[in-house]
Amino acid sequence: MREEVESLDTADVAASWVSAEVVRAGVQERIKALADLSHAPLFFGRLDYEDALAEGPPADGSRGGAVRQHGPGGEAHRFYIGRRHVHDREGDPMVIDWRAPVSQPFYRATRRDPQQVRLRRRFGYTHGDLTAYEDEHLTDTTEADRSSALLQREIERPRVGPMRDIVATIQPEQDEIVRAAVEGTVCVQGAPGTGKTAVGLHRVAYLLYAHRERLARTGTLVIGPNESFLHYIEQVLPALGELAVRQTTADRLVAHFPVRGADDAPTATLKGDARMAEVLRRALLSHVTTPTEPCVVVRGSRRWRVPAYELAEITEQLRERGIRYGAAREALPQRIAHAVLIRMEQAGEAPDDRVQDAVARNPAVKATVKEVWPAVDPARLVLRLLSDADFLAEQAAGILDDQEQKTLLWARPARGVKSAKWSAADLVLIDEAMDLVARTPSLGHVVLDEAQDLSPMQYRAVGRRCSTGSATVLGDIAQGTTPWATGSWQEALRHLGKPDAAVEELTQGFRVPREVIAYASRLLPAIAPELEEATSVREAPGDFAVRAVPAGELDAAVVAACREALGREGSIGLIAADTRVDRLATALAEAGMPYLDPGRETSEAARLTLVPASLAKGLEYDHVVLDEPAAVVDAEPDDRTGLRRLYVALTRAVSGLTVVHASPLPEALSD
Ligand SMILES: Nc1ncnc2c1ncn2[C@@H]1O[C@H](COP(=O)(O)OP(=O)(O)OP(=O)(O)O)[C@@H](O)[C@H]1O
Repeated sequence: MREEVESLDTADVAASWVSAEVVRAGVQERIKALADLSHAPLFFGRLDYEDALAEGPPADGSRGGAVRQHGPGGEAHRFYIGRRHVHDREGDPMVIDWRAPVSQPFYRATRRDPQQVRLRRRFGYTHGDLTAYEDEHLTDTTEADRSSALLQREIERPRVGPMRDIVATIQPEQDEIVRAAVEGTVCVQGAPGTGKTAVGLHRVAYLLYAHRERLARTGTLVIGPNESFLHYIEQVLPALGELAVRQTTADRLVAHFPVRGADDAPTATLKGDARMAEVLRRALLSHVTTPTEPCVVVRGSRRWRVPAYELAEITEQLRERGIRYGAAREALPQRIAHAVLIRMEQAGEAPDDRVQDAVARNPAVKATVKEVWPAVDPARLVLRLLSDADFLAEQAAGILDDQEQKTLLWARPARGVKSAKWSAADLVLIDEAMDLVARTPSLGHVVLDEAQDLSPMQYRAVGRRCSTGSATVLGDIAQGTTPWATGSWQEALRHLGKPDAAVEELTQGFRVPREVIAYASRLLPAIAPELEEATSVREAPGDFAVRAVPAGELDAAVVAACREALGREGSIGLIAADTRVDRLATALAEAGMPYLDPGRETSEAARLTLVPASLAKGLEYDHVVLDEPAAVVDAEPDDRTGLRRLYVALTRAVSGLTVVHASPLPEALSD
């Protein structure tokens, strides 16, 4: 198919140079999307529908339908399922895209509800060669249910390199989220390793397939916790043929200025509080004044006077309409001009639209607008709130108490927006102020991963980027490691502007071995008492060891544990408190053990990554060596956050975990 696209002659298809370029760019994109994936086989499944299906499976109105009449080998009811749609030279489909409606039963059909599927076949590959298959005769009542050995093999395989797609083994409860309707926002709570990230990425791929035109116009975005994480997941969507999905972090989303300052936890928490939105709104509207002077427009020999009371009425109407500050500011001169035009008509003139535009641009009208509804720079507004105690007191009265106002004020007021030492939380405030002035354009769909860590103001920032679209919100309350981490999804969704979103839960763990998840879950009563322990679908027991060593021997013991782990297959993550990373880096270097930073891709040749605990979220390694849990806990501003950070670190392991400690373990983990 790629060759077919490559051979397309685009020379004469377009009328103009511009449209020819557009067609050419489209063809290039398609060639890239069809690029061969050395490790990804063309198909991974087959469905044989019951004969009755010659009439076609349930009406779906999309591409799946065409295939039924022209199946390979002339069989109308057999479908091979793969990552891409593939057709033969005659244009007859050979492999159906996993996202087509006709592929859905591959993921959802059961013996109880076979969905007209007679046979489901899964194919297994080893290094690209077809080496196994597995059949389920869904309508055969005598056949016993068996768990899939191929699924098991996929889950248990050693991990190296970036995250991979899971199209061949998406589970029914995951598939329901992946294929949920585009109009609705879905929120997924799930314990570590339940596939939230995987589901979110496959959902965008699905939505792009099902609503390609709409989403190509409006755009899609994936938001992750940090750059290492984005690097880890960046190949999943291209592998599924989707190249146009932008990926970013919540911080980068609002990076209107460089971050050069930092807030302590209470200040950042307060700046992230949703009440700040009201303070900002008030502060902005405080610039609107009630006119006291008339507006006098001179045109030729005539003077037209709009009295102050009428200007006040116009201003009040605009205020009440609740439109953006900037939009109202643009509407005001037209409204004043309209008032002038009415007077002209009353005087027997017949002004047209051009006259209204000219009046709106009249210096007297401009001067009135400047006075009554002045232009406001959003960053300057935030700067003033954080620097000017009187202004803040006025705008925050009844919203923030005196102590909170003191917390917000900079010790040393900044001189200008360029030189100000903006913190990450300040930029979110600026983003809010920008939206109050001019509406932020909405995308079609946003996937927000590790959402539990966002502040209410950050949820608002994400929410305005999907205000007319929808979102997939993924997270785990137990992994919230910011002091402002959300306590409830309902609350988070309210701040996001999607209060009616459904909250789904994923409970089957695909990553962490049973013994390790049980150990980590001992922290749950302290960090998220309302959550249940996750299950593990991994059958392999995993290696798990906790080693206590004398203080002077900690570094050496950690290095030894890494060396041991390197004796096995797969990637190794040495996770340590950020404060311990430099020391361990030196110890590894002295031991002659090369290591990578998180975000750099592991490979067979470089399998060890030294991971600061603050960057471990969302990542996974075959074997994790966890250095000094007490230091991980102590690095955080409070105990709960510390224990949550530890929970994240403990749950990165796919097949083995070695905890090495010299200081006592947190109570819940000591026997
Ligand atoms: N249906 C599946 N089949 C095979 N592997 C799966 C499936 N679902 C998830 N996985 C694998 O399980 C691992 C964990 O998935 P993922 O990172 O999406 O979980 P998560 O819930 O986002 O975890 P965390 O909360 O720790 O970030 C990944 O390696 C993923 O590929």
